[in-house]
Amino acid sequence: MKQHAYDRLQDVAGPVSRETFDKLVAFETVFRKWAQRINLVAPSTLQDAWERHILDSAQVVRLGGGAMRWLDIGSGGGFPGLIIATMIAERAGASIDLVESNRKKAGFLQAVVGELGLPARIHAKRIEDVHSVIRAPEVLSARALAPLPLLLELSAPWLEAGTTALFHKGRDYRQEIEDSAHQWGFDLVEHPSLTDTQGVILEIRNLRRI
Ligand SMILES: C[S@@+](CC[C@H](N)C(=O)[O-])C[C@H]1O[C@@H](n2cnc3c(N)ncnc32)[C@H](O)[C@@H]1O
Repeated sequence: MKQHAYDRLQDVAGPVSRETFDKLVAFETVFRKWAQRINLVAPSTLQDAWERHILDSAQVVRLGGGAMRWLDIGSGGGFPGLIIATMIAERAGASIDLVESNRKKAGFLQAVVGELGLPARIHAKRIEDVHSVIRAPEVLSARALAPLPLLLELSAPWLEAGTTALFHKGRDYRQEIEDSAHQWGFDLVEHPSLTDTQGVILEIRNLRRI
């Protein structure tokens, strides 16, 4: 079973060391413990958390290439931010900032960072309040945070300055792109999700206000 899970992780995320895999397994254990006490994800998705949340998150790391400075906004129970943190931990000097305004969830994120020794800083604040605090990440991620027009508004201070976005999106993503078009110009690559047949990861660069 464990070998199968390791192989599947590498199918989705590319080459991953055994140590990183073991850390992701440790993350899942801590996550499950906390998820019994506080609402970290929809309870109906808990049973399949490895595929639905951990692997779903892991796939963005490959799309980010060798980026060293990451930012994840609206991190909730750590997806994809803490999974990215776990996977970039072997890159010397790499780090990620996570922004989550819910205090209970931010408390969970901070506890996991301490317990697993992850290269992540937790900001228990609103995204709107950290625009000038978190400077020039190479890649910004967000999953299940907001429809694309609002997501672009929230991330514009970084994206307009050259950060690349990697946004998990579900089946309605084409409508969301259309809804953004009157207000925003951007370069777009649609990457089919490897864990959700109807999902995509939108890679957005060169954001500009129209
Ligand atoms: C639906 S959850 C998704 C969490 C996680 N990204 C995932 O995919 O499981 C959205 C999260 O964003 C946080 N959030 C929403 N608006 C925010 C804001 N303006 N600033 C910071 N966090 C915010 C919420 O507290 C919530 O935890």
